Amino acid sequence: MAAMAIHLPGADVMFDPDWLEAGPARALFDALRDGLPWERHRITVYGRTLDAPRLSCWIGDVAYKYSGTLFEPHPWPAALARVRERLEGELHGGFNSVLANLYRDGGDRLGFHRDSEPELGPEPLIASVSLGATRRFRFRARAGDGTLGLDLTHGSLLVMSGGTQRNWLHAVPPTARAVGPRINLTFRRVLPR
Ligand SMILES: O=C(O)CCC(=O)C(=O)O
Ligand SMILES: [Fe+2]
Repeated sequence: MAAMAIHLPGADVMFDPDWLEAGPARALFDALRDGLPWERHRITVYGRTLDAPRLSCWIGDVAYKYSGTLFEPHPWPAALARVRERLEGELHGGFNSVLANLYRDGGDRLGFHRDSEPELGPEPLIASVSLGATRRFRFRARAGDGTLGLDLTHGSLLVMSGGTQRNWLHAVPPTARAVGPRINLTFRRVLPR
């Protein structure tokens, strides 16, 4: 299947289910699962500081403030530097950071949010690569009652740009289905403060 536009008003979203072939995607999943220094980030949601219900690792050239916590970046592993180069060539944008998330099972999740930190600029280009178990990604309009679900499969690429973060929230809800681990990589460009 080829890349397709996902039609959401006020958003710019592209999905390519076959961005990475299954074998290389599996090798990348294994290398990251075993090689990244996974951490349980502390996040602040509605004024309460909690352990995030997933593991994460912030990699990049610059520090980044996310959900009230400042993250010092880890260096780029070779495998991720190669993915970054390919994305930059195909999407004509620069990425200096990637947030890796590990959803260990169906209980691990990410609540509705926007990637709208000022350091990302007004219309950020965010490239999201998914590896491992398929999880359902949900969009919800900030105004009105629009929603959309999208299954993010092994090796897929989701690209959000334009007004997507301004007009839509997104989440990875928990699932009661028995699912294996999933890794998601969101490549971003963090501007200097
Ligand atoms: O896991 C995903 O697909 C989404 C990750 C995400 O939205 C984020 O890291 O901000
Ligand atoms: Fe996000």
